[in-house]
Formats: sequence, C-alpha cells, structure tokens
Amino acid sequence: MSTEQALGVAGIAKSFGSLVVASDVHLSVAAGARHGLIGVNGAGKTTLFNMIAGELRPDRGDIHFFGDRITRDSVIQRTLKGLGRTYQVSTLVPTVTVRQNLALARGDGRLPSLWQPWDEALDDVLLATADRLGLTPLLDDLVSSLSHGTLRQLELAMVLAQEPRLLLLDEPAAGLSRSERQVLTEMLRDLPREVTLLMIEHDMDMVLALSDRISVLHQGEVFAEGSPDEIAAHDGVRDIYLGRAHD
Ligand SMILES: Nc1ncnc2c1ncn2[C@@H]1O[C@H](COP(=O)(O)OP(=O)(O)OP(=O)(O)O)[C@@H](O)[C@H]1O
Repeated sequence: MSTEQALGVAGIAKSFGSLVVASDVHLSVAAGARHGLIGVNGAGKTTLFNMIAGELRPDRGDIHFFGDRITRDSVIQRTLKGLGRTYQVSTLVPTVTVRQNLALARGDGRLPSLWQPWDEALDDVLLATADRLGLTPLLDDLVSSLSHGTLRQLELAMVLAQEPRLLLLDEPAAGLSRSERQVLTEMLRDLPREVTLLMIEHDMDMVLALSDRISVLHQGEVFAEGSPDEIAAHDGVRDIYLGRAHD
C-alpha cells in the first residue's frame, strides 16, 4: 500500500431534519487499501457513501479524491474521475443476458430502445473482467436465471469494467450463502491493488478477512479506527455491537 491518499473525508456533517446522521466524519483511505467501514444499523454508512459518490450533498465538510477536491462535483464527474460504487439493491436488467448487461457498462448509461438496439459486443476489458469474476461460461445466460451470488459477481464486473481507481462496495455479501460469500471474498481478494476498496459489510468475518484497515462509524463520527486485530479487540467497539455503548 502506498502513502498516497485515495479518499479524504474531512469534517463531513449531514442531518435529515432533526436526525443528525453525520456530525464530524473524518476518514482517510490510502491508495491500494482494502478499507472496511462498519457500524450498527442506521449508523450512517450508506449516507456517507451517498455523499462520497455525489448523490447526496453534505451540510458541511470536504471530500478529496486522489488530492482533487470533489465536494461539489456531480456523480458523473466523480465517475469519470474514477470513483465507482455498487448498491445494496441490484441495478441489473433481468430480462436480457449477462453479455448484454456487461455491454451496458461501457455505454452512456442509457438503456437500449427501438432506436438503439442492445449491444452484444464486449471489448477486451469487459471480457477480461467477466473472466476474472467467473462469468465467461454464463455470458449468454439470462440475468433472471442467475443465482444471487452470480448476480453480485456480475454487478462487480459491471463497475470494474469502468476501471475505477476507488470502488465503494455497499454490503457486497448481503443475502449470500456461506459458500457464495467465500467465492466473493476470494474474488475481492484477487482484485489488483490499482483498485482501492472501501467496503461496508455486516459480515464481520468477511470484513476482518479482507480489510487491512477498519473504521467504525458511531453517533455521527468515526468512533474507532485500526487494523482488523485492533478493531476485533477494541472494548468500545464490542460495546457498540452489544448495545452497551454510552453516549
Ligand atoms: N433520505 C433520507 N431521509 C431521511 N432519513 C434518512 C435518509 N437516508 C437515510 N436516512 C436515515 O439516516 C440514518 C442512517 O441511515 P443509513 O442508511 O446511512 O445507515 P446505515 O449505517 O447504512 O444502515 P444499515 O447498516 O442498516 O444499512 C437512518 O436512521 C435512516 O433512516
């Protein structure tokens, strides 16, 4: 891992009416890192992702991406700079094939229509990405016929095909079986370090196995940060998860 900073979040605040979701979030993700972001339900993890990705404007604070201040950039501008994300909810088109979905990843974001038919052509990057994620034998299968685990692999392939420098993964293992989680963990482990990962995940085994650094969001701030071993042994973090944390 280098000392270059991929992502810098400084003093971010966000409220929804009287609900303070972030009061003063500071987060630094090193280039090449596998950085886990954890916290109990409602801690504000997805809200933070939405602000980093540009879908939500923070009330206060700044966001830097490889040294570039992106706080006021649109989602598209951030995507073009190399910021990619996956969602908790699937964004795939179920009625067409894996190949046709993958071809969308290199398109302009518009769905095909009568005037713009589905593209079947996959360039070398798409083919290599599909292969890395075990999708080559499934290219002509309908997305609606895929298992939950394979859907997650396809979503990952779609966003990786955009060649992001930083990938925000929002609960990549949600809804997966134990064996599907293992497959996904291996695939994430095998990703090249040119892609920095910031990952929200409730499966603690997976976070501890994949991350080289973990931040814990609690009550609007980063409550603790450290190596997986430090976080696993942190009394305060354990209290939060057991519902024993004090204000
Ligand atoms: N657009 C919104 N309007 C109002 N409240 C919102 C909005 N988005 C999120 N919230 C609230 O903000 C809080 C934080 O939500 P968020 O989804 O960021 O938490 P989370 O840590 O990702 O939770 P989970 O682990 O359950 O996904 C929750 O109480 C949620 O209900």
